[in-house]
Amino acid sequence: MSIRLDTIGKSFGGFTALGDINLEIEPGEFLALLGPSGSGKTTLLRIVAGLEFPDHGRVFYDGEDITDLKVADRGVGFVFQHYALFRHMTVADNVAFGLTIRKRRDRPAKAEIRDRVQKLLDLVQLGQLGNRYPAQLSGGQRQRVALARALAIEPRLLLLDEPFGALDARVRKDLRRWLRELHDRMGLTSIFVTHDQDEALELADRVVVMDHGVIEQVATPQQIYDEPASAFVFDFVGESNQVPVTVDGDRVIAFDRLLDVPPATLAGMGGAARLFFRPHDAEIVGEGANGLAATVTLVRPNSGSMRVEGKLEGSDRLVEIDVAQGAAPGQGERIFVRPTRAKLYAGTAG
Ligand SMILES: Nc1ncnc2c1ncn2[C@@H]1O[C@H](COP(=O)(O)OP(=O)(O)OP(=O)(O)O)[C@@H](O)[C@H]1O
Repeated sequence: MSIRLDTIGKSFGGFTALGDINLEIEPGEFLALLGPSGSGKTTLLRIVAGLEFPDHGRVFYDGEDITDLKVADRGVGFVFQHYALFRHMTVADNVAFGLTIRKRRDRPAKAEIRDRVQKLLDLVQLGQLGNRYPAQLSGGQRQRVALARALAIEPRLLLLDEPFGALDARVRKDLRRWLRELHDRMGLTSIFVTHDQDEALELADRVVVMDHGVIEQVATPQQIYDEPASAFVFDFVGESNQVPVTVDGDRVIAFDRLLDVPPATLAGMGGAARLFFRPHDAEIVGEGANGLAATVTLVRPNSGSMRVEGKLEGSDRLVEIDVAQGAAPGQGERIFVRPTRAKLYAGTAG
């Protein structure tokens, strides 16, 4: 199923939760909505589901305008953190629910429902717990039941709001991988909300980065990481250093020192700007070269290399870079850091 959102807006009281959102989702895509708390991710997902209605704009499923269609008529599976299980029903009955309420004509036979429920429970590793009630499960187990329940109706569109939020890191990773496989195998189109960037970058075909109710960037995980469209995205996704600079022609000045940056970084920039670079996109250069001067405050191992933290001269800012093991400077040493790959964004920090 393909989805198209056309200038979707939503306010609560005087507060704009979503600006004009335009977004197209391809059939079979696994899309992540990523952003800080309050950025509008859940509101957008609820509008796609039909649990919330936009003030303006339209929602299309496979080219058909379904904006005014109620959630029950949309045939989507969803797992929302606060969408509770039915407390008076067993786990198996919860999973079967979407099938048992179907009209007789469309309803599978009892034995088939039982079979399908058992398969789904096995899939979410709760095969033995079908007879329990939700109150007798852990939060993580409940979340998996919710996932099984969403999948029981064999939806073409699966919507997930922080589906693994309640799980511990290990289970969360396993379930993630499993969900991705399931998505591919079942030919689903899936949208999930997360504020966990690792989850978004690992799982999704494309990531939508949101802030303050607007989309900052829509791109593949690789593009989001390597080509952040804005300072916000650079800062929010992955580790980064941020240095206020002044650009004067082809010269970049940081804290009264000239700084060499890769020439492509400059691209028409002038005046006050913010320079961003990742810790692994920098090198230590000699004093004669144009680097950022810093005093090393900490050196520690960091997955195969050494992480060097330094305080920038003329500022309280820290800079973090990764260097090869054996090449790390000592604590208290004065070093000069030059980015090998960087991005400049106009203006000063807000
Ligand atoms: N029913 C509502 N009434 C009033 N304000 C709301 C309502 N629902 C959402 N909001 C506000 O809209 C903004 C966006 O909320 P939303 O839940 O979409 O954000 P989010 O990105 O999903 O955040 P989180 O990661 O914390 O869940 C927030 O400021 C929130 O307080």
